[in-house]
Amino acid sequence: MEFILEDITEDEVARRRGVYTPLTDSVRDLVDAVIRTEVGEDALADAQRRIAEIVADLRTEQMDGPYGVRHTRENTGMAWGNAVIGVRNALAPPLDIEHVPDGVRSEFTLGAAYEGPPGQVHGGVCAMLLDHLLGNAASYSSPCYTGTITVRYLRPTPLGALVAQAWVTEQNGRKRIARGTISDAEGVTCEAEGVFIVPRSAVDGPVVRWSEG
Ligand SMILES: CC(C)(COP(=O)(O)OP(=O)(O)OC[C@H]1O[C@@H](n2cnc3c(N)ncnc32)[C@H](O)[C@@H]1OP(=O)(O)O)[C@@H](O)C(=O)NCCC(=O)NCCSC(=O)Cc1ccccc1
Repeated sequence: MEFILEDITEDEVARRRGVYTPLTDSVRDLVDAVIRTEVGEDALADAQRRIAEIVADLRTEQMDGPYGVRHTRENTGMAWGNAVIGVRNALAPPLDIEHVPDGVRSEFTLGAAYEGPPGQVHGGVCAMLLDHLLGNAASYSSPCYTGTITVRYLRPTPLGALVAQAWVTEQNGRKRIARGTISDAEGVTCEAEGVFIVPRSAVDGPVVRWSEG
């Protein structure tokens, strides 16, 4: 697990977050608009041309690989490419994760981009979000990897407003057991249990606040 130290102040983190968040939000909005648009083919071709121009502009200066997992000297996490919480990742819902007394919790909304069965959340998306939440709960003192996760789908998860929570039930050396749920207004739709392991290489890793992406 290689974390990158981004040697910047907390004010600079906030400033960059303020710059990237609206851009990512617009791209996320674009994804939803493309799924749901009913404009004519000429308008679609024109939109494609304009989007390709924007992509070409952004590609004029790119980092070599992925964003990586960065942190500041104050141990603020900057997992900004992360698939679940990434500030710069329009594929991320994104989840804003709150630390609560017994674990972590997040309220979020999933729209058309996360559909599997009609009007319902894709099962793999539920598994991904639970994996992240459980992993976040388990990484309270050192960063963990998922070893094994089991998801039980109790009933379909509707697209829309949802809440997820996760907590640790056991700890033994480098191994933690975490559980969690996703719920809609009617109650729990799916639940997960996983084994999370602090890899030997990360035992001395940074204790970072990753919740804000
Ligand atoms: C690190 C590890 C999982 C384990 O390696 P090592 O450290 O060498 O393990 P070692 O052999 O020393 O055993 C120690 C103890 O652990 C047990 N145990 C071992 N393996 C498993 C198992 N699979 N399942 C269950 N248990 C297992 C083993 O029996 C032993 O138990 P014992 O002490 O006898 O009771 C390695 O296989 C790996 O890198 N896998 C890929 C992980 C990966 O890519 N995950 C996805 C990315 S993370 C993500 O996306 C989510 C996220 C988001 C946010 C935050 C956090 C997470």
